Amino acid sequence: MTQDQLKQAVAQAAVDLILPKLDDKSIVGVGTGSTANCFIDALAQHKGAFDGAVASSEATAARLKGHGIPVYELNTVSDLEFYIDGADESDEHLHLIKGGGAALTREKIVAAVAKTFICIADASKLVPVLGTFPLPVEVIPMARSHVARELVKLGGDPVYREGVLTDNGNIILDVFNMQITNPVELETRINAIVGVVTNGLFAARPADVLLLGTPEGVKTLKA
Ligand SMILES: O=C[C@H](O)[C@H](O)[C@H](O)COP(=O)(O)O
Repeated sequence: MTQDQLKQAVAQAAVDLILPKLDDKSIVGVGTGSTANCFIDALAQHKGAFDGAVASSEATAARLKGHGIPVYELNTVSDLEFYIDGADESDEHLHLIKGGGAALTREKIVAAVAKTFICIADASKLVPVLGTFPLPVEVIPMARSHVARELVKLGGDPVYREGVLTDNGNIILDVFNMQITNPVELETRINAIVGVVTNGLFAARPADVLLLGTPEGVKTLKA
């Protein structure tokens, strides 16, 4: 199976998992990226079964609207049962690295509101220790050099992601060469640097369920 087929399989598995629990008042939280796009396309086949969605990025909002799915502002939604999103890496505790597509902050906000975060990923994303994928950090533009120096003190090699602005108008520093043995502590320490909006570690609030696409079928891991 190709990586794309594995992504489609986990996206369909996520739809199958949540569909029986949706009704015409349900709002679904939707992530960003190629795997989340597969989920949007699969979810769109069941438009009548739920009310609408909250999007974690402008790109996701556009794709949802393209399918005719109503998109709500998060501030108008009080009850979000599910958030479905991909990841760049996951460990066995469902601690994640996210933000390869620069959507980490809005993703973390929507994930924080949702009762259940279902992560969908192909098998290549499951790793023993997080950190081979460079850790994205969203930074207020004027703090770029300061934050980079502080990240070096934490042992990383930050690289400015040229030409990328987040949906919030900020920049991304990708931190290379971090062996992330304590993701909860590192997430907190990086977020404490002045000028950091948030970093791509989802460890304080990990995923609740990981649907992992493997050539042998979709495996379900729970935190
Ligand atoms: O900012 C982007 C997100 O965190 C994505 O969920 C992550 O990069 C995974 O994307 P993909 O499903 O394309 O590998």
